[in-house]
Amino acid sequence: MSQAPLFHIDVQISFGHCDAAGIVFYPNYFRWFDRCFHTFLLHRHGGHAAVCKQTGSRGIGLMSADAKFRSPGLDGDLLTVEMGQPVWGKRSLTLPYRGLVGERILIEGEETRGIFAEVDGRLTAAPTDTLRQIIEG
Ligand SMILES: CC(C)(COP(=O)(O)OP(=O)(O)OC[C@H]1O[C@@H](n2cnc3c(N)ncnc32)[C@H](O)[C@@H]1OP(=O)(O)O)[C@@H](O)C(=O)NCCC(=O)NCCSC(=O)c1ccc(O)cc1
Repeated sequence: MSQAPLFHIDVQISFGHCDAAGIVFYPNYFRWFDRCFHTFLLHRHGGHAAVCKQTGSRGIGLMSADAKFRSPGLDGDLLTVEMGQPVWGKRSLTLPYRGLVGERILIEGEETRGIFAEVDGRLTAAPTDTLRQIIEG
């Protein structure tokens, strides 16, 4: 993430987040990316439901999720999940994420999302212009 993060959340890692080897079970990181995005919408833009109403969509849904695991997360670690500036496509947006404990990078990843709308009974990705205006102000 080259620029300053757009938003962040803190997660207290505990025993129940970890696998038999005592390190964070990887799907939890995707949950925390998602939580970071939804908390951003809640704190800055009235929440996911309000944004869906404004964009005429059923959800700001997921088209792709990816991660590189750099260092293990452990019970007791205080994880900061940072979300960077979106990279805008015509009908998609890609959000970069980073998870750190202090200076130690645990994970780097990204989500590609779309504005899911139903057209003629089929789910499609709608243009991102309205969401971009909402997020960039
Ligand atoms: C998303 C779709 C409706 C898009 O269909 P289409 O309208 O035909 O899209 P297109 O293929 O034309 O692509 C549109 C754009 O998206 C981009 N795109 C489409 N698919 C992908 C993938 N897989 N990766 C990256 N980018 C993609 C594509 O490159 C286009 O980009 P632009 O250049 O910005 O225009 C369809 O692919 C689909 O139904 N996919 C399945 C979606 C799904 O099941 N997701 C998981 C469930 S949602 C979910 O889990 C969730 C989690 C967390 C949340 O907070 C919300 C929801």
